[in-house]
Amino acid sequence: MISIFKDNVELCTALADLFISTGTSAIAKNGRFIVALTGGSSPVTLHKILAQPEYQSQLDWSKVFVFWGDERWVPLTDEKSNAKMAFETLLNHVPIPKQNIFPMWSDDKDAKAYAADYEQILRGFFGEDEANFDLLILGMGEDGHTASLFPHTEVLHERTKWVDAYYLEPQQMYRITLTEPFINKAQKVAVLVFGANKASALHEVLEGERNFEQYPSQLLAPASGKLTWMVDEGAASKLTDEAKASK
Ligand SMILES: O=C1O[C@H](COP(=O)(O)O)[C@@H](O)[C@H](O)[C@H]1O
Repeated sequence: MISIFKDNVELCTALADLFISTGTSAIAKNGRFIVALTGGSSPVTLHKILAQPEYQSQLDWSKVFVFWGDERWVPLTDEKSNAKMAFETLLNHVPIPKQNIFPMWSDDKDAKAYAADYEQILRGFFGEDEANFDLLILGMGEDGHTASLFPHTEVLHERTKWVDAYYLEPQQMYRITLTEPFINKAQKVAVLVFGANKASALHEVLEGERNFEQYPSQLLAPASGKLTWMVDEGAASKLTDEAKASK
């Protein structure tokens, strides 16, 4: 399903509403809301909306558990850290217990070793064959990557691990990421895409020929969950009317 919004604020307001409604239902049903955040610059507005008193007061944050879809392997104090951004824009402003937050970072392990640890943490939360996150928020880069599933990387073919880490040569850094099989077990996946700079990639991902090596976001296809592309008019500008109408 594709939902198109006038601009980033309208889009992030709708996603904040989805966050609150999904969280409220999950807490009523299971006693907890398990969510994965995305990184990059796209979620900043979403986080700031959720941190506003009228939004944050709608959720029992003691029952919210926060994970990430991916991370740049840098300390939590580094400006490039997805978790640092989330703490500064959201998590430091809401009454969530620190033990409910699971950044993808360890001060004393390397990325590969911590990927295995992170997978064990997730296995503690989710049964082997059951659906996972109540809500998994993802972004998409201009090159069509999502999470840290970058074009032409080995991790695109990972079938067994839930979490993996690898050295991303062009960025000269390790990346840690949820893998495609695990991502596609989420109950709800919302992909947040805004800006005309992403219009070509979005068109290729949604309407181009199948080529996930080039456009890894084509791998997004939850087995039984719901996938919603939440995009602004700029990002949607190269989509056909048919694609725009897809529900
Ligand atoms: O490096 C990353 O980039 C993507 C897209 O980021 P954006 O700045 O274009 O929003 C993001 O989804 C991912 O989490 C992040 O690690």
